Amino acid sequence: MRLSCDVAIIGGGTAGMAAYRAARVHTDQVLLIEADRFGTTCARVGCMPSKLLIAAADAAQAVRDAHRFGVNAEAPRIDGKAVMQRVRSERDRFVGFVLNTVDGWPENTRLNGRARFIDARTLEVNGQRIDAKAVVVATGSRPRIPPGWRARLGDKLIVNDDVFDWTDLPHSVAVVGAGVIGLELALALHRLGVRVRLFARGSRVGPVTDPELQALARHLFAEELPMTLDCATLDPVLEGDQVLIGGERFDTLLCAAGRQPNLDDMGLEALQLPHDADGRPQIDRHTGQWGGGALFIAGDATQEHALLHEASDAGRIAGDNAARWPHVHHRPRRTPLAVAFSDPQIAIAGASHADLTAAGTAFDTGRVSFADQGRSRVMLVNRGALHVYADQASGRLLGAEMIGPAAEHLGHLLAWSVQRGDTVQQMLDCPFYHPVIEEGLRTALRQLQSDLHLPSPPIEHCLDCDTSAEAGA
Ligand SMILES: Cc1cc2nc3c(=O)[nH]c(=O)nc-3n(C[C@H](O)[C@H](O)[C@H](O)COP(=O)(O)OP(=O)(O)OC[C@H]3O[C@@H](n4cnc5c(N)ncnc54)[C@H](O)[C@@H]3O)c2cc1C
Ligand SMILES: NC(=O)c1ccc[n+]([C@@H]2O[C@H](COP(=O)([O-])OP(=O)(O)OC[C@H]3O[C@@H](n4cnc5c(N)ncnc54)[C@H](O)[C@@H]3O)[C@@H](O)[C@H]2O)c1
Repeated sequence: MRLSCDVAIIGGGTAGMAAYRAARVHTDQVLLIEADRFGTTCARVGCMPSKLLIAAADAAQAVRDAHRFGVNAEAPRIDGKAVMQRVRSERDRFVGFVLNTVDGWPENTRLNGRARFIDARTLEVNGQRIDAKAVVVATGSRPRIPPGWRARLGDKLIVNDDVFDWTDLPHSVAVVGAGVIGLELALALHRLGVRVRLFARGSRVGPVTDPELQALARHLFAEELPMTLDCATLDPVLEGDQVLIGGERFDTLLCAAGRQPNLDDMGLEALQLPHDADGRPQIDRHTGQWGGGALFIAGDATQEHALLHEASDAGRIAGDNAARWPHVHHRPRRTPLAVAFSDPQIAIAGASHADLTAAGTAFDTGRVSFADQGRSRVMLVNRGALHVYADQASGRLLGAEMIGPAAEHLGHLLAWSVQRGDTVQQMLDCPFYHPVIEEGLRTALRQLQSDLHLPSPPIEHCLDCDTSAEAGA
């Protein structure tokens, strides 16, 4: 039997579900195909369970830090079973909401099975042919495991997915990879009393690209977390039931060495779609189109901005255009924003230092250290720094990078300003309360405004009390 539909969506994660919703506005003939379980990477093994683990770690750290305020508490006793019980039950609750949504969609619009392309508009799922007028690829990504490691380490090698099914905390974990996943999980496990060492091939820790902030990130995290950076070769081996790496033995090795797109083994090669020099799909971000035909792609599979809100936006755009095909609309994309939930947190808003440098942009940098920032000191979160970047000619804010307190919130303010096209002066004209961490941002903006050497704005006189206004000055 052959099925036919207007839009087939491959992958029922965040991007696929957003594509489904957008396509259903135009047609009922939509088919959402999921190879595994519905419930999304974000809710099952990504954003949500990792933040649950981090929340437990933050609670333990708050107890440890209490004495610095003169509040004496016993060292925290961490009940690994209870920690993991909460992580799993709250995770299941979040997954439940996603499943409720999917279950509410007509049964004949969803299909379980792995999809492969026969040609650009024909798929095969469970031996069944599906003809689609347009297809959205939203297949996500999976952890990248260095060649040979799985064979060598067997089930002693784990990935993020495995962590959130633990029923107890292990004694020791070697974490490989100092990207966002490695950093967030290593720090959380360390604070929960697990013996952790973070191993990285290079010297970079976390996503900041500004060399000064990268050096600071290395320094700040190394103060707390055992790390071995710049490992030319990492050669973990199994020794009994332990993993031996860097001369140290661990219960298990958590591989966080990046992610690879789920685009292999799908029959895509035969379609001869365009790729960039790095082998990534060459797509139009404003339409979701991959190649000139009726094929669209969204989410982690695109290998750009592997983040929840980007997957959701890109899925909506791709689903909408797939249903409108051949009438494709260009949609605006939001200003980039990325946050790492480490402690201190990390945020990158708008253009990163690396983006600006690569583009040859003439920009100035405003800086603030949080070491002596008033409210940050009050709360004993005075670690880190913020850099804001502005266009030298116009004074417009282009981007920012930071490692420091409340980065998840400051990152939003900064991304919103970049998206609105605010100048540094316009940002300084906004209210700043006292005493707040945002006053640190103001310090950086003031320094930036002064360095920009732009013509001064006209002086505003108070109409109620300034006699110079009466005099027409
Ligand atoms: C540990 C971790 C923490 C994270 N934390 C954050 C965070 O705090 N904030 C944030 O913004 N982002 C975070 N992310 C990233 C975020 O989770 C992803 O960007 C997002 O989930 C990607 O959504 P997606 O729809 O592209 O992929 P997914 O949700 O993975 O969906 C893809 C689906 O496609 C299915 N599929 C694959 N191949 C086929 C096929 N051939 N046929 C049919 N179906 C197929 C898969 O089974 C899967 O269900 C985190 C990720 C991880 C791993
Ligand atoms: N808070 C968040 O928003 C959040 C949290 C987690 C994940 N994410 C998303 O998931 C994406 C993937 O995260 P990630 O941490 O897996 O990838 P990543 O690309 O950020 O980091 C991968 C790290 O592994 C290292 N590495 C690569 N190959 C290696 C090897 N063979 N041996 C040792 N080290 C190796 C890299 O040098 C790098 O440090 C992120 O880029 C982000 O978009 C977001």
